[in-house]
Amino acid sequence: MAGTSLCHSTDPCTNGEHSGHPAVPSSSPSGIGTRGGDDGIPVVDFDVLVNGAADQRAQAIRELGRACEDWGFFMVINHGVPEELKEAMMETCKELFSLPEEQKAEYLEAGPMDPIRIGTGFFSVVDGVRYWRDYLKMFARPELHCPAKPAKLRDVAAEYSAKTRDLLLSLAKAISESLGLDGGRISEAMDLESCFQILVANHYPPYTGPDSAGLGLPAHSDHGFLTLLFQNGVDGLQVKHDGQWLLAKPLPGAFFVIAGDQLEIVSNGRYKGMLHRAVVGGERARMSMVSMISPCLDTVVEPVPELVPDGQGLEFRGVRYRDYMEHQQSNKLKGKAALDIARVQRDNAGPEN
Ligand SMILES: O=C(O)CCC(=O)C(=O)O
Ligand SMILES: [Fe+2]
Repeated sequence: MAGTSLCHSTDPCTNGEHSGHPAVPSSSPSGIGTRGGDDGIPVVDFDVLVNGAADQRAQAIRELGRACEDWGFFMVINHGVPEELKEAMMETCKELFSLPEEQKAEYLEAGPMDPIRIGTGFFSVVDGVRYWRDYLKMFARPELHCPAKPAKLRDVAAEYSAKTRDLLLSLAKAISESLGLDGGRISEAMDLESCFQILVANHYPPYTGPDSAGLGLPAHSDHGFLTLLFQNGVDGLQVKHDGQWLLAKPLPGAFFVIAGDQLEIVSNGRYKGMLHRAVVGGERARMSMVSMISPCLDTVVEPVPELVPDGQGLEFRGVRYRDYMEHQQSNKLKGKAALDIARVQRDNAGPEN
């Protein structure tokens, strides 16, 4: 694993300038769909997953499975979501954050289950650690909820959510296959075709104070199934891998994909919801854009029986997704503590992770 582009530390690391990754070929010359980037973060070539010859696809699926098992995190390239659309989404959300307070007021008091929520408390202290973040959360499915301003947000968000949903649903099929199941099995188990989807825009104001290790978002795993994320060119996403926090640097144009808690539950713990956090971007404002798919709110998510042979070793009980989400969102983000409500407790084993 190369060290230059990663911050290996148990403490939050600051974001300096970096040379970035080499350009990514538009298709994988080796025909291999998934490979390690410079820093070891797995890279999935979506084009190979969808259009590759049978043997290339089979290899890509195997490597996708390893990425999910070893990391719970990977980058996806050749994903087909237009760069202009990503930029339009980022720019429009940036406009929203700079609107006068009174134009956002109605969303500021919203709770976790309200379809539009804006948080402005970017300076807060939790357990002695400062967090800096503005965010906009919008439910995008079953129907799109969107602030009235900026006026173009609705159209841009509608297109962005549709394109990223298609991508995530295709990844869900490949993940299902990587678990040795039919492509549609995970989707069927969680009713993903009529999934619940959330878009989140995060804005971390510049911070150059004495404590340069300021955190933007505390360590957590996502409550949904699968999260797609890109950022505005300012690094800050850190992932916990092999017990260390690594600063994730994207390949140009790539999305990050993060395994969520519902994937951990449905796979009976084989693929874990990945622990991640965000640090602020130093002199530059940092933004990240999240599109997350989840089961329908009323779906009770439980491990698929095929992954629990003879009912032995069941790790999780069924929990209605709405209850899970409400529970996770109503409590202070605290690592993966929320998963404990679904975990089958055993006398001789404490919770892992
Ligand atoms: O800003 C980031 O990179 C992380 C955001 C995130 O983890 C989230 O919104 O759940
Ligand atoms: Fe997250």
